[in-house]
Amino acid sequence: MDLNARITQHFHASIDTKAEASQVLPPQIAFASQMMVETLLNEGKILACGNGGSAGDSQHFSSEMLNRFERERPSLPAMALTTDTSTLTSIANDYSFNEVFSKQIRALGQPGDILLAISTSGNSGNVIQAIQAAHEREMRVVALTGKEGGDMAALLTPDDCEIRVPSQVTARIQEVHLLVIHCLCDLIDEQLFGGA
Ligand SMILES: O=C(CO)[C@@H](O)[C@H](O)[C@H](O)[C@H](O)COP(=O)(O)O
Ligand SMILES: [Zn+2]
Repeated sequence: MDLNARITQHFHASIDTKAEASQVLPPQIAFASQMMVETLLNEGKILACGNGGSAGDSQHFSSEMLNRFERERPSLPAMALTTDTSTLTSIANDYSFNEVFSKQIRALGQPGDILLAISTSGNSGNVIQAIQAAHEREMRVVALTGKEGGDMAALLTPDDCEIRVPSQVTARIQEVHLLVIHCLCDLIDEQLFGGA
């Protein structure tokens, strides 16, 4: 096996997926950033969730909001629902893993807040229940998905925003999700603080 060739293949596949995504995703990413800016200007917050690599993406996003992205600016309110192991294990143990995010949203979500729901398949049960809980709390949803959007896509309303990466490969979708998150951080900073 030629390891270098295999690595080059991964790089090229990632570049191709990003190039394809750059043709179709900018309007949705811009819209999602405007939704988030509106929420932040109205004293709302952004809750984020996902599984595995997407749990990491949720935390990546919330840390860039709470701390900073590329410029000096005030902290912005966001929270990953993937980090409190006592809460996650007790909900999973006493109820079900499908409820680990939704129960937190029912406690923390306020009307006008945003849920950033991340799933490459769109079919993770706990992210689906998170969207249902967010709607009950009158929150809007920004969904980062891939493949065919899964059951998540069908749950979204016209007030929500789906950013669906045009790929069937989980790793490639995740790589674009991270780029989308960085675009969102940059666009939020630009719209709120301008001039960089
Ligand atoms: O990072 C990876 C694969 O690249 C995995 O940890 C992956 O995130 C997990 O299998 C997730 O459970 C997949 O969930 P989803 O993206 O389908 O919602
Ligand atoms: Zn991964």
